Amino acid sequence: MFQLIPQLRAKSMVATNSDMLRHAVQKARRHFGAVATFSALLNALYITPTLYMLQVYDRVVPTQGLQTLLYLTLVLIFALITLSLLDRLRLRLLIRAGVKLDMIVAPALLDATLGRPDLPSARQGLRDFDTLRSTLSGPAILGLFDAPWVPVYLLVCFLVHPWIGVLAVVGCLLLPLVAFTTWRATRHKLAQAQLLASVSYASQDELLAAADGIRALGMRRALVTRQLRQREAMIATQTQASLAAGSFLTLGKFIRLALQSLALGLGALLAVDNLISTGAIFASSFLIARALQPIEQLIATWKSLIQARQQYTDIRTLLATAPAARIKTTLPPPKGKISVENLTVMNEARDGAVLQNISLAIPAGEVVAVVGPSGAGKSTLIRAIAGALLPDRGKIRLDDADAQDWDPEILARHIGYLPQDSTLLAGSIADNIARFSTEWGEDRTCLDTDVVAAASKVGADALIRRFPNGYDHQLKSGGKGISAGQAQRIALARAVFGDPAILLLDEPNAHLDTEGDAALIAALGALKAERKTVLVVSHKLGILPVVDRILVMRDGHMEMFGPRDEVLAKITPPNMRRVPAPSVAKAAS
Ligand SMILES: Nc1ncnc2c1ncn2[C@@H]1O[C@H](COP(=O)(O)OP(=O)(O)OP(=O)(O)O)[C@@H](O)[C@H]1O
Repeated sequence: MFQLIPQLRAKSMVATNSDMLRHAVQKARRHFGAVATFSALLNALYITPTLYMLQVYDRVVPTQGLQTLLYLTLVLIFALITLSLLDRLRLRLLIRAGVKLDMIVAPALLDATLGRPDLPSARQGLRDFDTLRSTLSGPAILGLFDAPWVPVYLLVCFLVHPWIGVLAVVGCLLLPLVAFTTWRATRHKLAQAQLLASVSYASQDELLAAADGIRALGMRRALVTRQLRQREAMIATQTQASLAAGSFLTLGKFIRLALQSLALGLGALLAVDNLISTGAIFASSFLIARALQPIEQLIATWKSLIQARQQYTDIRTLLATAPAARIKTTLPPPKGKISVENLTVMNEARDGAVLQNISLAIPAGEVVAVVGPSGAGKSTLIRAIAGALLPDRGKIRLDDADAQDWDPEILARHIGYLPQDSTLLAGSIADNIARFSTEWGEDRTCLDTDVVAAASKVGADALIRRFPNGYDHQLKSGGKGISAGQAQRIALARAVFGDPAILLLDEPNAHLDTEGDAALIAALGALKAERKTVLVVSHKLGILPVVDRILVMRDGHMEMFGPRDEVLAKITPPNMRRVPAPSVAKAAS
């Protein structure tokens, strides 16, 4: 059976709270500290070519000292090699810091993302984190480490000559000013374009997923037209933003080129007046370029840095939504008694209840049919008991213990849940039935035995063997590549995998043929004989012979709950009692 429960427990204890990200950044602090030190050394070394140039023009050329040139060149080459090595080391350290961040944050973040898929930030969670990680561990952050050296270079410019210093300061002020004006002029348009783009891409994804149906329904041209209209608005906004940004971009380029040339011109002017040496003319241009370099880098990457700040906040908020891990005492496997106490689930708008004050008790080993018209709340009740959604009020108890007092991963192993839409995933049929337990390093041979046993129990073994490669048949993304009925039978095998005490089956026969229906009824009979507790939502009457009780739902309320024959007598009109009703749902409505 399940050997993996202790592992599940250990792994599920990963702390998932808002401090996780800060903690991870602190853990990577040693790396960032080393990067800062290397940046200091690098910036000191960047001045070597300037010093070399000064020496060449002011010492070597006038004296024709070839030996001095040789020594100077050797020193320069040594300095440049050291510089390259340090630069490489600095990048490697940043990459390592990124890996460290990932190792600490990714498990908690994935956990939080799957825990709260309803939050918009959850959809973006890992993507945001990856962008944040590459910003923190890539060239974008280097501008920040080099920035403190701008004043040092400005000081050196002033030392060469005050006017060279003034020119450098003018450059350092003008370039950020242009960048700021560009941001002011384009930010609204860019944000609007980004929003329109995400809407357009989301609707494109939706169309792609439903492409077959769209073609068959003759909606292709209409939807292409709708898609083009959305794109038109997005492109128009992007164009306006790009045109505005373009003019500032040209201005920025002009300023940079002008500064470099003016530095040479100013240097020459000063050299003519013998205020600086010939070498200092070229050195000034180099120094100004070097002083401006971190500023230019920050301008090029500041958007990613600001975005990274926002992503940092969003990720912390998302992590905070996941309850801090609490070590929960592992209770013995439940025997199957289910008690629902005043269960209330609100609708999305939170102005009404999908389930209202449901209270019922199901003794262990009973099979309960959940019936009622569409939208009555049957699936919602099953989902709440399965732990797929958290109730707004009320409790669900399993063998008297509050379901919340269980570690959800461990509890899930004692519950076999078959959702309405099967929910199979990309992977082999065996992987799906085994709930991907191999990912936990579970012994494959033991699992295979359990997988085949589960499929045999629900009568799906022969069906699975007929697939190419049998149990190893690979399903595509979303479990696609097999029929809805086949998917439902595999999902039923997954529900009984591991021999859970409780089975929650949401319309397990919705897509079944006669053979599948018979297999399901036989499986329910076997589960009943094994004293499993089974809740089965169904619109079909075929399951009634194995049912002990019937729960009738209507408009989120529990309309009736009792022994099968008593409830059937109440919900079946007198003139139909001897004739099989077309469906339980209709009889109930
Ligand atoms: N994903 C969802 N988002 C928003 N509302 C939902 C969602 N799923 C269900 N609902 C609402 O919750 C209520 C109960 O739905 P539920 O699926 O539980 O009904 P049901 O009795 O299982 O219906 P059916 O027999 O058609 O499956 C309905 O009013 C429905 O509109």
